[in-house]
Amino acid sequence: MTATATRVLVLNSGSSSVKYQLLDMHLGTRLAVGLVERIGEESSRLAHTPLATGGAKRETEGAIADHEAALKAVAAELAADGLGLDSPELAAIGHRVVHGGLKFTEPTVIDDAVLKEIERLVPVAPLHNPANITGIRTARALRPDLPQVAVFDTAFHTTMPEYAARYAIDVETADAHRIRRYGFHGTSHAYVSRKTAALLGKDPSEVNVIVLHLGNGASASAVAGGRCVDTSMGLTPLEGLVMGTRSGDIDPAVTFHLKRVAGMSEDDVDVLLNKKSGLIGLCGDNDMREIRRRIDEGDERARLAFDIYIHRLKKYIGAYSAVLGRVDAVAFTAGVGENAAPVREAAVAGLEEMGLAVDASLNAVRSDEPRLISPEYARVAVAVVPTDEELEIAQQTYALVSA
Ligand SMILES: Nc1ncnc2c1ncn2[C@@H]1O[C@H](COP(=O)(O)OP(=O)(O)O)[C@@H](O)[C@H]1O
Ligand SMILES: CC(=O)OP(=O)(O)O
Ligand SMILES: [Mg+2]
Repeated sequence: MTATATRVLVLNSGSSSVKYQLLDMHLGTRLAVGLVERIGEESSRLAHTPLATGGAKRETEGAIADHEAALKAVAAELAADGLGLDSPELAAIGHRVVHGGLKFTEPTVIDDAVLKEIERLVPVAPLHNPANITGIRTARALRPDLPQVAVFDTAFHTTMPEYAARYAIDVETADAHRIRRYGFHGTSHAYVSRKTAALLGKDPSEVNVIVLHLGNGASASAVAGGRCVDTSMGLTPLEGLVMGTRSGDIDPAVTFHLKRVAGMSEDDVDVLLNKKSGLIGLCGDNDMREIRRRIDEGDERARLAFDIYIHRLKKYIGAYSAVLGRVDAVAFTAGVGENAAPVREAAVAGLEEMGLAVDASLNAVRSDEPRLISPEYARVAVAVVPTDEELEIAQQTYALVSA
């Protein structure tokens, strides 16, 4: 790394999308941000905003076949603004990696051995690790000389006590196959719990926070004094809350039943629970905006899907209140949590006895800033705290390579 290399490119590769940001860590500014959506479909879309030049957002539509093609398109967009990957100012590329197993508890410079371990974990993050791996390989091919850093979704959850991380199954079997609860979205849970403490004017060590990360994937976490003590996702990102396309918690016997009685294969069940369940399985839509629109038109299936989503969310708020004993704040984040006021209102409705309430006019405010939405009198703060996984990844990446 040269002394002038102060920029970090962050790639957050999801199953069908890539979010990215180019940041200058010395100046503390974002130079470019963007998103590639619907990778693998005819209607892929790339939206790129070159903040450094003050240029307008550029949108390109048209098929982008896979993550490799997506990253090459991103590199071309950056190059068009003189921010290409060949820049000597680039210090590192930071990658979100979803599953790090037990081995990776810290941001890690990626070498062949690290990449191999991330590949070994594909079966326990089948929607995510393959996309992360393609992102790493493509970025490496474009800039083989640059440090590539992995920041793991699982890292923040490694502080969970053994009684929260273990499933109540035979210990030898569990240990032989490394079956335990790992938890995901950790970068977001860490960032949001810290920001929530700051919003309350407290140090993270002083507060207990329930973080509700509600995106397409969704998870809850209980954070006590800055450390994660429980989270809703488990061995894989399938456990826990109702998600866009994933079932969340389910009786595991449903899977045997589907195989024995419904004649489904292992892969059929996998696809059913990961891609055809959750909101999309319940009502045919996984976008909360569309679901709310349908509810407003009196659509019963959309209503039921919403109610199931909220019921599960409430159960986790209750469970984590019990786990924490004292709750200082409940923080909503990610696409749904930051934008869907009806979800926030419904999740907290009826929990006044637990000190939880939402002020309707505060809840209706739209803003990119962290904010409280609970009334003055409420014992527990309810907050909307926009997540920024990319910023957190950039900071961790830069800290590692500039150390
Ligand atoms: N204005 C909005 N109102 C309600 N829901 C929204 C809004 N904007 C985005 N969402 C929800 O956020 C989801 C995407 O969240 P995001 O955190 O970006 O997910 P991911 O990182 O898993 O792709 C969308 O599927 C949609 O349900
Ligand atoms: C782990 C996970 O579910 O991630 P995402 O929400 O990006 O799908
Ligand atoms: Mg996400």
